[in-house]
Amino acid sequence: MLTKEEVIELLNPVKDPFLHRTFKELDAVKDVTIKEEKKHVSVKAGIAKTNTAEQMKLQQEIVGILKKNGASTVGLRFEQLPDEVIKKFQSAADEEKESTLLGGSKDTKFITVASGKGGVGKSTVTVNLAISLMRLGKKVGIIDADIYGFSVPDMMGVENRPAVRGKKLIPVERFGVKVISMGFFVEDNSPIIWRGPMLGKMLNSFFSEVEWGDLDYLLLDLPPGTGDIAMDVHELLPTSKEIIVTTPHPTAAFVAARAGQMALKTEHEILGVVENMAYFQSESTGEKEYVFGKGGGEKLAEALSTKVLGQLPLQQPYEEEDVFAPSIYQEDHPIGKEYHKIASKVVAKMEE
Ligand SMILES: Nc1ncnc2c1ncn2[C@@H]1O[C@H](COP(=O)(O)OP(=O)(O)OP(=O)(O)O)[C@@H](O)[C@H]1O
Repeated sequence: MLTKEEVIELLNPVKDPFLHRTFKELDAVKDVTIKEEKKHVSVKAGIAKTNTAEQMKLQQEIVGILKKNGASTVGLRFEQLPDEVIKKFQSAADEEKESTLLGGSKDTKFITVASGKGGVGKSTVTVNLAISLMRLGKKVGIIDADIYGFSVPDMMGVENRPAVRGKKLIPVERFGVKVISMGFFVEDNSPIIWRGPMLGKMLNSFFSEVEWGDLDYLLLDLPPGTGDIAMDVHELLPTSKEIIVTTPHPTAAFVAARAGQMALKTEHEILGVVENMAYFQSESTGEKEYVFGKGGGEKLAEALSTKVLGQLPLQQPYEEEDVFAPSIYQEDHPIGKEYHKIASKVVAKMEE
């Protein structure tokens, strides 16, 4: 008849269906009792999630192993593994999943830029944050996942298209930032009609079929609102952190709160709020006018238990003769300097 040690040994290679780690690694076998005369083995095991279909399968697997090795009857009880064990292995599993998605690049950190409604400057913030991170010496990529309102290539003045190498797409590089946009795959700016499942597939290919190389940060410009894409992003990138963009208008902040709540619900940590179009400052008098209202960013940050990362006034970048990048603020532009501060805060938070 089996001994306690043999039972543990036999169950060591069994894997937890959610953490994909062995019972040995998880120290999952909590108790074994053996009744020699009845050839009965009873086992208590810890798993990540109890009462699931996966648990049923696992049960069959364990009973099978023990019966094959001499047990006549098997009693099996499952309990949940301690939270800290689940957390530790869950985040390792999440990171592994993401790195596979990017073809093995382990150190890339994801930042999703979201907003409640359109037109608040989400794409402008994504592009300028990417540029400022690059100015801080980081290797940065952008996925323009705003499938209906893709505007990143135009904002950065990107004119070429991604090249193809083997089965992979090479992202377009502009000012040292790598870019992939839905806009690259659309003829003549014609509208696209998407069905739900296609969105997820498209997003998936933006990661797995693009040769991103070694990136420190990959920024995602999400479509406004709380639709399918936002959900897909969570599925694909469980460790991504989020920035929420709003204007100071109370309604905008209220709608943005929904996007923020969604981030929290899908367990994405919120890095902070960017309040865009915060005010207009007169060049002649220096007076600030709060044309879109006041306090929206602060209110939103409070509602989401986070901080305002920065307030950006209304102003266009300087016009330049030799470089065309209509939405990129220069390093010495007041808004460029503001973005620099925001990027520094983001780096500090991401590398905490
Ligand atoms: N601080 C600012 N000052 C002046 N213009 C701005 C500012 N921020 C954004 N804009 C302009 O506002 C318009 C909308 O910005 P943007 O496209 O970034 O918004 P969005 O939230 O990404 O919109 P959508 O999701 O609908 O594409 C753009 O024309 C952009 O150039």
